[in-house]
Amino acid sequence: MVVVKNICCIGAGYVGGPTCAVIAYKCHDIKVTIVDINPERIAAWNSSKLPIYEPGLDEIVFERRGKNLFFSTDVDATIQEADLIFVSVNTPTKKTGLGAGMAADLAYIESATRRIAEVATSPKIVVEKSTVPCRTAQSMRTILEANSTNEIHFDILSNPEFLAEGTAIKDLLSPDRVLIGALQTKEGLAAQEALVNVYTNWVPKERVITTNLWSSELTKLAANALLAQRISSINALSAICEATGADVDEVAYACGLDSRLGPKFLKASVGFGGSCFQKDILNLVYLSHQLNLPEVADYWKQVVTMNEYQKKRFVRTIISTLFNTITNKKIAVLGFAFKKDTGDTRESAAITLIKDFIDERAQVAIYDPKVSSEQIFMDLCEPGVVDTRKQVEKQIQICSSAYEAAKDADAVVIVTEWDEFRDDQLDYERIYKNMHKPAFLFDGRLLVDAAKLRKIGFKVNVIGKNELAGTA
Ligand SMILES: NC(=O)c1ccc[n+]([C@@H]2O[C@H](COP(=O)([O-])OP(=O)(O)OC[C@H]3O[C@@H](n4cnc5c(N)ncnc54)[C@H](O)[C@@H]3O)[C@@H](O)[C@H]2O)c1
Ligand SMILES: O=c1ccn([C@@H]2O[C@H](COP(=O)(O)OP(=O)(O)O[C@H]3O[C@H](CO)[C@@H](O)[C@H](O)[C@H]3O)[C@@H](O)[C@H]2O)c(=O)[nH]1
Repeated sequence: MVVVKNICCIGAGYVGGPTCAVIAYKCHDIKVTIVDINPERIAAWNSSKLPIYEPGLDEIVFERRGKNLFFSTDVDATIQEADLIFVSVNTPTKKTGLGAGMAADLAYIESATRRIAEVATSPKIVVEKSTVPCRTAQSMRTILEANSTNEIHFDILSNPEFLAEGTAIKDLLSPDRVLIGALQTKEGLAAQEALVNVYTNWVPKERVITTNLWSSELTKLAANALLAQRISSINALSAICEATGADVDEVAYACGLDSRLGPKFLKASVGFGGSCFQKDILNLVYLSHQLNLPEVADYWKQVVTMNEYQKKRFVRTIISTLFNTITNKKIAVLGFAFKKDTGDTRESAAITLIKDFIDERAQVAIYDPKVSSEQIFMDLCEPGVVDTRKQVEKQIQICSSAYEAAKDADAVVIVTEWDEFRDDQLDYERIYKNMHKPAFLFDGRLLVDAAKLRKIGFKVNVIGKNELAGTA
């Protein structure tokens, strides 16, 4: 039986960092080293201000760091020492070349795999942690076998990660399931068992699922596509609600009580964001095209199309409500992260919305409790032949509170569902008093009690609810 004693994780990002920190926290007899080619990121992991914000992460890292949890830029030495290696590098959508805008860019996976092949001096279990297209393990195997000079045996496992940002530690400590795919050979099954034994240090055995490699790879894309599909479905219904007087929260609640549907992931919104949903669906669309399944590709593509529509629809509502122009008007945007409890802004709906506000020549005041000014400028500017930074700076003000953002604003737009924007936490009377009148509030997260805010004087518009909802 193979017993894992030394783990290397290549990629110290949103997945590699928390995932392997939790392994170190739960398995004190395993040495876990997380490596990255980005020295600033590693320095931050070794400092008192970790590079990512995730509730509960600091406590876990600070407890195990320097004991059995290490962060390093010495990729080669860490690979050599390890008996199991997680490959947890980024797999963004390709920007250029074949499959641009759809396919996953596997360059980082390939370079990490080549590095393992070049420097390994003993057998390794190599684990795909990154989200990858179906059959990537085959390419990794080919690279490992062709480039290994020492005739070393490599086993490849697929162990996709299902954590959601903002709840990563909770998800990792108590996962719905852990999925481990392996080649159905004697060696493959032994490697699979070794990784099962790592997880069962804290995850109940019945929640550790073992499958073949290809099922495991596809399950990750499938799970994200199904989750995103639910959001696009409820968002499509939110448009019907606004047009009819139905209330999307009531519809979602009543549908969710059907035990076949369940209540989760039916919250209408300004559109899903995050680094995964869009990328992974496009990946599935590309895979379907490659497999000559155009109808399947079109089916999944519609989930992304609906998401884009939802964001544009929200912008159109804002402009038309503000008397068809927002030029020189001040719009206060509450929230910039793609969801609450994270500082991550990748594919955040806020970026699309604010870029549209800038194009309409509005003045935009932004407040987010966890996103830095520099990150906001990086997301909104497009460096290139014509650097847009100067223009963006003229139209954007980054604020240190919701009150500052809303001062003298014509409209407040809630984009991220941070708890501090709830109507029992934020003093909306104070906000109202300091705004231009009429004072508009657009709720892209169904976060506030519209009736309560209307009583204060706000003109409120909530996604999936029109003002006359429920009336004859
Ligand atoms: N973010 C999430 O919530 C989440 C959840 C589940 C799965 N995933 C998947 O996990 C993977 C990683 O996502 P992430 O959000 O952690 O990405 P990330 O960009 O935060 O982190 C990836 C890290 O890998 C490093 N890296 C790239 N190539 C390297 C190499 N050759 N050697 C060493 N380091 C290298 C980068 O410098 C970066 O720090 C992706 O495939 C993603 O789809 C992400
Ligand atoms: O009912 C809902 C639920 C979510 N969202 C939005 O959907 C996006 C994604 O949210 P969530 O799935 O909670 O966060 P992620 O961190 O993107 O996690 C998803 O993507 C990860 C990366 O693949 C997977 O590991 C997770 O299982 C999967 O939930 C965010 O913008 C949310 O605001 C809604 O609009 N309505």
